[in-house]
Amino acid sequence: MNSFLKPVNDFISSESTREYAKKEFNAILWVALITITSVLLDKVFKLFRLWSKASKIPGPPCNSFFGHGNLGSRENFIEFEFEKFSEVLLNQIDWSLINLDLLWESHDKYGSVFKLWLGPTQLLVSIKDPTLIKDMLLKAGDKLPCNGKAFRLAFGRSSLFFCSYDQAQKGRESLAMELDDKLLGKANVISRNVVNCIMEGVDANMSIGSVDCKLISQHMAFTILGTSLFGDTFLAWSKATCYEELLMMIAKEASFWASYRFTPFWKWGFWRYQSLCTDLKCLTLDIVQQCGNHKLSFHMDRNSQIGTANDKSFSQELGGDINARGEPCGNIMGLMFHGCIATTSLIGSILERLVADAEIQDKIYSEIMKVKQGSVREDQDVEEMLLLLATIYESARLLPAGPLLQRCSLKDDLILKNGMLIPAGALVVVPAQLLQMDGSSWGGDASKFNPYRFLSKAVKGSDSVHDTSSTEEAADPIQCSFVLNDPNDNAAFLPFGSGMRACVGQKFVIRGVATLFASLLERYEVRLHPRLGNNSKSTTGPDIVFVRRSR
Ligand code: HEM
Repeated sequence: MNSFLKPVNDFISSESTREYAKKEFNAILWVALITITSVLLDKVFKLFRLWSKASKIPGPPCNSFFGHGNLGSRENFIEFEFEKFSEVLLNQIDWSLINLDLLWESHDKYGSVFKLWLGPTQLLVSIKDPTLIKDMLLKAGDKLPCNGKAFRLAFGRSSLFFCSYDQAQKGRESLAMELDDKLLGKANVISRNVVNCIMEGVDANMSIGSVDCKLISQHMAFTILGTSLFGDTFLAWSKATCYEELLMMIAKEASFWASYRFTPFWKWGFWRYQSLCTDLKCLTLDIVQQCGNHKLSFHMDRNSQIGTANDKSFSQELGGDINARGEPCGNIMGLMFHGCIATTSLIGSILERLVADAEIQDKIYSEIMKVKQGSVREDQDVEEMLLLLATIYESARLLPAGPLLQRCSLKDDLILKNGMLIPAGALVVVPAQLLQMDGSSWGGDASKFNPYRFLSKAVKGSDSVHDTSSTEEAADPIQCSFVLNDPNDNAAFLPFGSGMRACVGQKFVIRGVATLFASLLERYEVRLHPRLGNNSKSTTGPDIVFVRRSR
């Protein structure tokens, strides 16, 4: 054995072998050193490029290496959308508006585009000019994934909302196709069954007395969304109430847990929150399976190969194939969350404005009755209810949800219409909420509720159409008929975003909510609870009553 190992030992201990090993080791060290140096140089080069490109954008001078801490932390800015959506339910102190105001004030000082350094490598660019905003939203298709921490913690990875355009494209197209089918297929995007189910809920609530505006809006939104994604199976699903409660509990806590810089694994509360999220996932899988089986039994033969993508239940498709990279059902939970919270907010906003403006409510009722008279169908012909649609647009314009739109171009620099260059990777934000109340885009009554701003008057016997933003002028419906303006014609109308990542649900939600309100107002008058009057200081929105109309 020893005689066999001897030549090997001699070889290892020989001078030339040691020399060779030393050289090899040195070579490896050199390669490592060169690689690290080139990576570092590349980073430094990119940093200088970012600094030099950003230097042409106006903005406050940055004295600190860590950026403009005094104008709000990075988290404050990037969690806006989520924070604000949750706030709508929580009704917390509106601290984010303080930052928004600062942002707005900075625009007054530095012009329609200005920059802020959130850190040495993190650049924020804010745009206020509506034309430049439209242009930017058409060109910048990405969203920074790091901004969706709250979404990710709650629902896992998803290929919608906080990701690059390439990742979101397939999911967006599939969702848009499905919603377009619903829009084209029927006069009403939400079925009679859904409306009846919601009305039964309202009836049941009225037998108790007044209802909380936020709670009733939430339930309406949840039912519309659930039935749109899972079909009418959702109405018979025994766990629907539990699902709604879980979703809202998660909405309340999500931004809190996401606000930790390091995920707080050491906190018991975090694990309790995670178990809520797991329960939500299990319930989502349950309803996806139920609606899948339902669809399969009615529309396709489970054993046949014919039923491919087109025949698949929409929720199965979104939750499964498209989301193969992510968490099962991540997209569906994200959609339920976003859709429910935003739609709750819109419905709540419409209800609050209707109780505050009895005259508009009466006019909408007359309009509904006028349209109904000529129609033998049980469905609501909402396309003809122009004042109702204008009221929805106007409520969306004044909606406090989603005050900040955010975009990014991850690969290429953005060149705006005015020639200004925004470097790739910069977080571009639009203070949409303030823009929607800005007098220069909406006139002197920008902060007031005036649905007529979305209607033009077509004078009988002539082809001319003219603006009716003055309520008094518009109050005479006998002399003229109205034409509904496309709200997106005004570049400052951004409740659903715009451009490459605009809300996929916009048309659907407007038609759905219009159908719901047409049925609701046909049967009920919505009033503020008499005991509370106009001085209601309820923390969850005013208490309202639905008073049945006598026919
Ligand atoms: C009143 C209700 C709603 C409001 C106010 C609203 C608003 C928004 C906003 C502001 C955005 C970001 C747009 C942008 O960055 O340009 C968005 C994105 C989105 N919305 Fe909505 N939304 C509503 C309801 C819905 C509904 C009902 C659905 C679907 C059923 C939906 C699906 C989506 C999707 C999929 C995205 C993200 C698209 C992407 O990541 O590319 N939304 N929504």
